Amino acid sequence: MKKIAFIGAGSMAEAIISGLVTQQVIEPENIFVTNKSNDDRFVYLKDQYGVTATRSLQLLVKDADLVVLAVKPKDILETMQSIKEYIREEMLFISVVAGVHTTSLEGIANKRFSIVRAMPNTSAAVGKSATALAANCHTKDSQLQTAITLFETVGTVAVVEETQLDAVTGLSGSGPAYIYYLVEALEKSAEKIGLDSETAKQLILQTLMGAADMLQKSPKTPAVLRKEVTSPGGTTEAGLKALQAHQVEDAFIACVQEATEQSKRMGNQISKELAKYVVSQ
Ligand SMILES: NC(=O)C1=CN([C@@H]2O[C@H](COP(=O)(O)OP(=O)(O)OC[C@H]3O[C@@H](n4cnc5c(N)ncnc54)[C@H](O)[C@@H]3O)[C@@H](O)[C@H]2O)C=CC1
Ligand SMILES: O=C(O)[C@@H]1CCC=N1
Repeated sequence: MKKIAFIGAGSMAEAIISGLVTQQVIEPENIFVTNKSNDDRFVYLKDQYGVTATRSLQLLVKDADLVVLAVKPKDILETMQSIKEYIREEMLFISVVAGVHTTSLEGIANKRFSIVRAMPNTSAAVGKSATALAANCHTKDSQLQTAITLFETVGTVAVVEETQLDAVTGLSGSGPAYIYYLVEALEKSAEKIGLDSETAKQLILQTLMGAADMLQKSPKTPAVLRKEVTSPGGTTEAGLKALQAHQVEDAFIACVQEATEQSKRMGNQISKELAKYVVSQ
């Protein structure tokens, strides 16, 4: 990979850039980034990662082997219109934009081209993203393989059908936020039971990492691992009963379903707004 162009320089772009730089996949100066108007962000990204920041779209996309689109869904029309003339057939185009279908991207650009939609999560910043990829029908196997290789530098990769990306978004795209929410709740509970915050933070983090490691390394299911912690009549049983009384399992199921539905709603809304943009050739 000789040159990667990022359109959008927000938290998702930074998470991927951070992973690429840390893993030394590409020389940092060959990572080009652009954003809408925030100059401070340019200075920060240059200082922090050594990337090349520019507002010249021609300089950004010219000779790029790979373009990563990382703007918010609401900015998709303006962004695609501004770059469509630079999209070349041999280029690999990756969109991390939640809910925006590949047909919508082709429609705005008024051309057919290879697009891989990616749904990573912000843990890409520490090389631990759970990423799902879906390729459109114009994508060559070798291009999908390039996308897989790229995202494997920042975590694990699953290849899915484009129709499954809403579910992926609801589960693992948004997933880190659910875990942070859980940790915030545990921190609040630690305060209530009289633990000092530094001690509590350390205990919570290690408990989380230990459980994650057990889930990864043990052949046992989560249910079996849970039962092994739960002595009859003991403390865990009492705690879990409180979770059941508060229907926490149902709450998590509703959370992921609602996030998935929101991804579908956003996609349908954007598809409707962009319905007049269709490839005319
Ligand atoms: N934050 C997350 O956890 C995840 C986000 N995503 C997706 O990634 C995308 C970006 O999300 P964030 O990084 O969180 O957003 P953000 O708001 O942090 O960054 C968006 C960036 O796009 C730039 N931008 C907007 N219009 C532009 C234009 N016309 N030309 C060039 N740059 C333009 C903005 O200046 C900004 O740098 C979204 O579509 C989101 O759905 C996907 C997976 C996870
Ligand atoms: O909240 C969002 O819409 C984006 C998509 C997945 C994570 N963040």
